[in-house]
Amino acid sequence: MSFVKNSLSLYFIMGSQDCPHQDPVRVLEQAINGGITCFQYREKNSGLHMHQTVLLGKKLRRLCREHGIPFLVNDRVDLALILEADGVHIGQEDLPASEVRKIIGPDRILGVSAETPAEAEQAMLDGADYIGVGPMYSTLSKKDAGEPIGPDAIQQIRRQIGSDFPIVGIGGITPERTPQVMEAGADGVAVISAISKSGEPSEAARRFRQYLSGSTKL
Ligand SMILES: C=C1C=NC(C(F)(F)F)=NC1=N
Ligand SMILES: [Mg+2]
Repeated sequence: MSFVKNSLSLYFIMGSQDCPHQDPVRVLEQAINGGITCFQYREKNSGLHMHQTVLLGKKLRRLCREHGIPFLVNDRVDLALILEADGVHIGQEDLPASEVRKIIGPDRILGVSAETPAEAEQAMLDGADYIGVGPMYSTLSKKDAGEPIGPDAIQQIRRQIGSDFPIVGIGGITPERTPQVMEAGADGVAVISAISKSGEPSEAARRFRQYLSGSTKL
C-alpha cells in the first residue's frame, strides 16, 4: 500500500488525444523530467487503431521503465497485459473490479474510479489499490464526466474509508488548486491537460511539484 500511496503524488494521465500538436512520447519524456511520479496511458476516442495504440503504448512503457515510473493503462485490461503494465485503471462502467483483479493477479496495481463513499467502499472490497475521485472541477479531458464534486467529496470518502487507503483527486486540477485537493485528504493529484496542453510539460509538472511540497510563495 505504501508503494502506491507514495507513487500517487503527481499522477500524469495522457493519450494521443491529449497531445494534438506534440509527439506523445516527447510530452511524457518532458513530464517525467518535470517530476511526475506515476503515469497512466489513456487512449480515448483518439482515432488510433489498436496496432498503433500498442506501438505507442510500448514506447511510453519503455520510457516509464527507464525512469522507474509506474506505468498503468486505462480501461483496457487486455492492452495492460500486452504492454506488461504495472497496473490498470477502471471506471464504474468498465469491467467489474473484482473480475479485473482475477485477470491481472495480486501483484499488479488496480485503480478504480469512485465518486461516492459507497463506490469507494465497494472498490476497496473488490481489491482496489487506490481510488480516483472526481471530477474535482470542470474538465475538458473527459467527455462524459459528471458534475464537479469538489474536494469535499474526498473528505466525505475519507470519513467512510479511513486515512490509510490511497486516494488521488482528478478533474480540472491546476497547480494552484493542488493544495485544496491535498488538504481535503488526497494522497496526490491526477492531471491530464494542465500538463499535456501546457506547451511546457516539464515546467508544468515542476509547478505542480512546488505546490505539492508547499514551497510556492502564495
Ligand atoms: C477516469 C479516471 C479517474 N481517475 C483516474 C486516476 F486518476 F487514475 F485515479 N483515472 C481515470 N482515468
Ligand atoms: Mg473508463
